[in-house]
Amino acid sequence: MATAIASHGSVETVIKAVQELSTNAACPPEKYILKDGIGGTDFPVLEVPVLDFSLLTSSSPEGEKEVEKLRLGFASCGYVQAVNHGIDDSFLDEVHGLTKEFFSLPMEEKMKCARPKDDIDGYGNDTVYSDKQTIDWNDRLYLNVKPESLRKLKVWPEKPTNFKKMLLEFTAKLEKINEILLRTMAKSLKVKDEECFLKQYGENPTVLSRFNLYPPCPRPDAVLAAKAHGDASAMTYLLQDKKVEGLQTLKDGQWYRVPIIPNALVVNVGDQIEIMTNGIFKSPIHRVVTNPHKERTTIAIFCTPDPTSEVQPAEGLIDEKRPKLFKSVVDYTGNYFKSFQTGKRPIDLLRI
Ligand SMILES: O=C(O)CCC(=O)C(=O)O
Ligand SMILES: [Fe+2]
Repeated sequence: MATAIASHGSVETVIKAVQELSTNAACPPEKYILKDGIGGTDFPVLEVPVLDFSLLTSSSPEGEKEVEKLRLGFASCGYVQAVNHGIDDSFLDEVHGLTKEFFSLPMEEKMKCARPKDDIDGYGNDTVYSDKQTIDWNDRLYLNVKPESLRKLKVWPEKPTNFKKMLLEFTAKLEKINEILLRTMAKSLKVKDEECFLKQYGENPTVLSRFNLYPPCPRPDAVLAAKAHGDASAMTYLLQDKKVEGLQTLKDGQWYRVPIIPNALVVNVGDQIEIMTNGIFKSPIHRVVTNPHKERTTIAIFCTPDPTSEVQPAEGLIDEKRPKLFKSVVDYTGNYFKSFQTGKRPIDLLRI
């Protein structure tokens, strides 16, 4: 029987691929079920600003309007949806297609990419840190792409044939978008040094990709596809499934659905931008709900500073009215998973 292995510290568990559970189980095993359920059924749709990316670098009034939209989105809910971002629809269709093809391969083939024990890269599911942990209804393929020294090529898929090429092309395109956004974010906050966030990315920023499969789940009322979390990244780029919704975000104590705009990039601030902006841009708490009938696939790309780089609130965003809110930190991502599993938000540990 194909399985994905998860092990950490004293806990070692063998988890079956959710894809297999989904086809075989009428009821999910206990460890997937949240005792208090997911807190409702009818969640409102969040009004996420739709950003015309092509106008961001223009000094025209239309351009300025978009810059302001970006500021409002990131400061209010932590999200924008970018359209006209310059990545062709046909290429995004290929990204979706190859992702679906990978997850449709026979289990034996996918297991060639299985995540080794105590590693993040590879095909698998939730890492189990404790017996009490509720597990996510999700199979995923994690691949570090940048810097090259962090690539674990052993778990990069040989099939489908174009997968690796697509991954390199997709992440290179997103890196360019990320650079423009980081400059625009500084501009939107009227910081003198528009490179201030980019500089904190350091010499060797990291790019991590995560291909998600969320199979149908018979208990959408009590099983989450991804538990509530804030991203450890600086910035996250998500290509949502074009047909099946699932992403929800918390705003003022209420869960909202993040709507689908086919081929838009859902962009959210991660914890490290919340730190760099001294709390002005919010790293949203979000989660993914399950669907009883339909499978969902998404692709998330996390852009993060060099792990040796010091991340801290930018000088231009600290003053008497707004004192420094966070301590500086090195390798936030490296320490993130440990504190996340204790139930505390890692970013809260850095608050002054
Ligand atoms: O798949 C989604 O909709 C969101 C995924 C996500 O939040 C993540 O991978 O961090
Ligand atoms: Fe996330």
